[in-house]
Amino acid sequence: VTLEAVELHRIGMPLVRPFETSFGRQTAREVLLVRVRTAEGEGWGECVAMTDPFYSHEYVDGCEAVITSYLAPALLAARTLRADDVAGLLRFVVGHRMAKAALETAVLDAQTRAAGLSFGEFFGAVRPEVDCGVSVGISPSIDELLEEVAGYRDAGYRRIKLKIKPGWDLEPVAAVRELLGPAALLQVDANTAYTEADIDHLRGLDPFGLLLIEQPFVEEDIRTHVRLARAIDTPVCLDESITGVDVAIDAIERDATSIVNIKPGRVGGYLEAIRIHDACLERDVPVWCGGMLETGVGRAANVALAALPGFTLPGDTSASDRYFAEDLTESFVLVDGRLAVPAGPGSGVTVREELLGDWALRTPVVLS
Ligand SMILES: CSCC[C@@H](NC(=O)CCC(=O)O)C(=O)O
Ligand SMILES: [Mg+2]
Repeated sequence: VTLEAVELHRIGMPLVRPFETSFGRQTAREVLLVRVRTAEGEGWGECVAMTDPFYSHEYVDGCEAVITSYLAPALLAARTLRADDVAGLLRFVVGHRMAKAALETAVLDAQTRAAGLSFGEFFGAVRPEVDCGVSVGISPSIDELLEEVAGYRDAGYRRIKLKIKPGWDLEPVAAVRELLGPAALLQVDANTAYTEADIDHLRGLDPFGLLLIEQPFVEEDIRTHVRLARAIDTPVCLDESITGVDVAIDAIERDATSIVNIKPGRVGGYLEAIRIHDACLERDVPVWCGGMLETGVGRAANVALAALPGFTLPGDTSASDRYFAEDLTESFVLVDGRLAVPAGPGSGVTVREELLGDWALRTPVVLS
C-alpha cells in the first residue's frame, strides 16, 4: 500500500463489570487505535496496551509517544510498503512490540481489504468459527465468583479461566470445580504474582484437573517455570514471557512451557503470532489466543488467528458483551460457545465512526 497518513485515536469504554487481576482492578478500557490512510483505502489496528504499565512495560501514553516520535514517521518515510515490511522498517526501535503491532495490523488491514482478502484467508484459517473461553477476574467473594462463572457457563463458554493470586487461589478454584463438575475445561492465570517459594503451594492446584496454570512467575524468569513444571502435574502455560518466536522456542525446549498463550499485540503483530503458531505446531505444543480486552477491531483479528490449526484450546476470545455494553464495531455474539470468523475483506469489521467521536478522550492525532 502507499501510505498517506497515520491517525491515532484514543477512546474510553466502560466495562460492564470491574475486572480484577493480581496487578490491579479496572472499570474501563482506554484504547489507542491506529488508522492508516493509504492510496488503496484505510486500515485499522488496535494497540493492546493498557492505561498503566502493570501487565507489561508498555502502556497507552508510551505507545502513543513512540508511534508519534519514531514509528509512524519511519513508515511514512518508506511510503510504499507491505505488512511484512513493517517489522524491518521499525527494527531500529528496540522493543515497543504493542505499538509496532498496532501499526503492522493497520497496514495489513488496508492491504488485505484492497486485495479483497479476509484476515482468515490471509492467516490460513482452517475453520469458520472458533471455540471460546472466558477470563474471570478476582471477585469480592466466592459467592459472587460462582454467580459470574455460572452466567458464563450458561452463556455457553467452552472454558473458564480464573485470575488467581496469593490468598485467592485454591479456595476459588475448588469452589468453581465443584460448581462446574469434573469434565468442565478450567484453567488459572496468575499474571506473575508468585515466586519460587510458592511452588509447593501451587502443587495444591493439581487435584482440580486444570488445563494449565498461566504465567505464575515474572516474564524473565524461565528457570523457575522449568522448576515448577517438574514439580507439579498441572501443565504450565506462558503468556508475558512469550515476546517472540525465538523466546517461545527457547521456553519450549527448556520445558518451561507445554502450552502457549499467543497474543498478537504482545509479540509485535499477527505475522510474528503466526510464526509462533507454526513453531509450536511443529513441536506439538498446543496454543490458544489470549486477550487484552480488545474492541471488535482487535477481536476480529484474534478470532481469525484462533482459526489456525494449532489453536486447539479455547482462547480468551469472548463475546463483545463480556466487557462492553456496546462495541466499537459490529458485535461479536457467542453461538454454541463459538464466535464466527469474519468473512469480509481485511478484519471484516467496520469501525462505527460516530462512536469514535462520542467515546473520544482526545482529539485524533494525524501524522502525514
Ligand atoms: C487486564 S488483564 C489483560 C491480560 C490478561 N487477559 C485476560 O485475562 C483476558 C482478557 C480478555 O478476555 O480479553 C492475561 O494475562 O491473559
Ligand atoms: Mg495471562
